[in-house]
Amino acid sequence: MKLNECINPLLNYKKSNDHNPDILRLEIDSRNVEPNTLFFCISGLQLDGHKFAAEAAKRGAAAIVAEKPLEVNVPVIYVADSRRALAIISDYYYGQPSHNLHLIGVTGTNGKTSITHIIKAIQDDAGVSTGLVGTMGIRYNDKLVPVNNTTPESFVLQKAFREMANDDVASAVMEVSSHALHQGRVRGCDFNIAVFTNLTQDHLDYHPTMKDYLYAKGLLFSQLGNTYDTNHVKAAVLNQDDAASEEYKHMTSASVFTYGIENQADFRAENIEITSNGTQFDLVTRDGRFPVMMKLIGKFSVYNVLASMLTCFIKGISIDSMIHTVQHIDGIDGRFETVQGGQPFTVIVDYSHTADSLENALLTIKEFAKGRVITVVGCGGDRDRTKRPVMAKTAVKYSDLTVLTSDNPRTEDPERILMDMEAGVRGASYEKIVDRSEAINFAVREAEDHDIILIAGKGHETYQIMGTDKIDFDDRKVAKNAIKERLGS
Ligand SMILES: CC(=O)N[C@H]1[C@@H](OP(=O)(O)OP(=O)(O)OC[C@H]2O[C@@H](n3ccc(=O)[nH]c3=O)[C@H](O)[C@@H]2O)O[C@H](CO)[C@@H](O)[C@@H]1O[C@H](C)C(=O)N[C@@H](C)C(=O)N[C@H](CCC(=O)O)C(=O)O
Ligand SMILES: Nc1ncnc2c1ncn2[C@@H]1O[C@H](COP(=O)(O)OP(=O)(O)OP(=O)(O)O)[C@@H](O)[C@H]1O
Ligand SMILES: N[C@H](CCC[C@H](N)C(=O)O)C(=O)O
Ligand SMILES: [Mg+2]
Repeated sequence: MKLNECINPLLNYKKSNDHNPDILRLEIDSRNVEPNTLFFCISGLQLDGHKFAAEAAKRGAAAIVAEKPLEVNVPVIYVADSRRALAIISDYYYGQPSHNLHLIGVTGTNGKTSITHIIKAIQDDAGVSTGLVGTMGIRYNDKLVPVNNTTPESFVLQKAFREMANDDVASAVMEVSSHALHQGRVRGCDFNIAVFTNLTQDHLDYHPTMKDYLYAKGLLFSQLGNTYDTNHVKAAVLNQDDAASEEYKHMTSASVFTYGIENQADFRAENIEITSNGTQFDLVTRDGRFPVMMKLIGKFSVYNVLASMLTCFIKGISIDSMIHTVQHIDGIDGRFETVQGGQPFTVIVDYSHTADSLENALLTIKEFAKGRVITVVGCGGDRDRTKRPVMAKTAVKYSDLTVLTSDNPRTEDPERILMDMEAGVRGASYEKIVDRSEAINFAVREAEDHDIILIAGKGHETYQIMGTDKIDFDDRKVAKNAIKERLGS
C-alpha cells in the first residue's frame, strides 16, 4: 500500500513532504524495522520512541509517524497521538478485518483467559470456527502465535484478525486488558459482544486509583456502539454481582445482559455444589432450569461458565449444546490444575496472582479440604507493589502453612519483593524461601496424607523472569519432580 493510502483514514495530520513510498509493514520497535516499514514513534512509559527514529530510518523505514519534530531523511507524518494513529492505520491497512469476524472482547481483573477458552470451546463445538487472542497467545485453526502482551499492540492484533478472516475463522474471542484499553490498542476493533468478569485490586502501578482502573475497563463498553442488525449484534454481558457493572451499564448504548449467583440475572446459577472432582449447579434462565455438571472447580468457575454461556446464547447457540461442551472441558492450562504423581496429598497449580483470585482459589480448596492447606506464593516484580502485602495476608489467612517465595522478580531484588509481602503478615507464622523451586520442594516434603498444596501465581507459565533473563521454569514440572523425590521413585 502507498503511504498516502495508509494515512487516508487519519484525517488530522501534517506531512513533512510529498514523497509517497510503498509501505509493506507497520512497526513500533526500531529493532524490527526493515525496508519499506512505516515506523511509529511511541512516547512510552520507559522510553521515548522518537529517540529511535534515526535508527529506524537507517534500517530502511520508508516513513515515520511522530508526535514531535524529527530530523530524518524520510517523510514524517506528524500526529497528536502516535498510538491512536497506529490503531487507525492498522485497522485500515489490514482491510478492517474485525468487521468480518464476530468479535467478542472479555475484560475484568480475573477470569479473562478462562472465559475466552470456554467460549472458544463452545463455539468450535457448535461449528463456529473461533480464533483466540490472550495471555496464552494467538490461536486459530491449528496455528499458535506467541505474544508478549495479553492484548497485543493494534498492528499485531489487526494482522492476526486479517489472517484469521483469510483462514475462514468466523469469530474471534479476545482478552482485553485495562492497559490495552487505556493505550487504545483495541481502537478500531468492531466488537459485537463485550464481557465483564469482575473488578478487584491489580495494576495500581499503572492506574493511579481503582476508579481509573474501573474507567479504563469501561472503555470496552463505551466503544461497543449500538448497531442493531441480526448479523451484527451489539451486547454487553455484565456480572450482576459486581458493583462496577452498574457503572458499565451507563457507559454503553448496546443491549445489556447479566449473569450472577447472588443477584437476579438473565443467567443465574443456583444450588451450587463443589467437590474436588468438579462442580454442579442449576442454570436458571428465562427458558427454564438446566442442570450443569462440569469438571471445572469452584464458584469462580461457575461465574466463568455463566458469562461464557450467556455470551454464546446471545450468539444463538443452544443451551443443550453449551452444557454438553462445558461438561467435557477437562480444565484450563494452569488454572486450578492438579499435579498427579501418585502422592497421598493433592497438589494444585493456579494462576492466582491477585489477592482476590488467591482468596477464591483458597476458598474453593476449603470447600473440600480434609487435611491442612499449604500455600506457596510469591509476587511479580515490576508490577503493582500494593498487592504484595495483601496477597501474603490472604495466603496466611486461609492456609495452615504458608511459604512465601518468588514469582517473576524481573528487574527487582527478590528479597525486596518478599519484604513487601512480609509487611502484610507481621506477627503471623510463615516460611520464607526465596528460591521458588526450593519452596515447592519444601511444601511437598512437609505435606501429610490428605493435605492440599496450592502453588499460586504462575499457572501455565513455563519460565521465570530473573532480571531480564527468562529461564525455564514450570511449577507443574518442579512439583512432579519434588513428588518423585519424596516418594523415592
Ligand atoms: C505498561 C505497558 O503497557 N507497557 C507496554 C508498552 O510500553 P511503553 O509504551 O511504556 O513503551 P516503552 O517500553 O517505554 O518504549 C517506547 C517505544 O520505544 C520503542 N523502542 C524501544 C527500544 C528500542 O531499542 N527501540 C524502540 O523503538 C518501543 O518499541 C516502544 O514503541 O508498550 C510496549 C510495546 O508494545 C509493551 O511491550 C509494554 O508492555 C510491557 C512488557 C508490560 O509489562 N506490559 C504489561 C504491564 C501489560 O500491558 N499487561 C497487560 C495485561 C495485564 C493483565 O491483564 O493482567 C497486557 O495486555 O499484556
Ligand atoms: N471469575 C473469576 N473470579 C475470580 N477469580 C477468578 C475467576 N476466574 C479465574 N479466577 C482466578 O484467577 C486466576 C487467573 O485466571 P485467568 O487466567 O482466567 O484470569 P485473567 O483475567 O486472564 O488473568 P490475566 O490478567 O493474568 O490475563 C485463576 O487461576 C483463578 O485463580
Ligand atoms: N498479566 C499479569 C500476569 C502476572 C503473572 C505473575 N506470574 C507475575 O509475573 O506477576 C501481569 O502482567 O501483571
Ligand atoms: Mg489472561
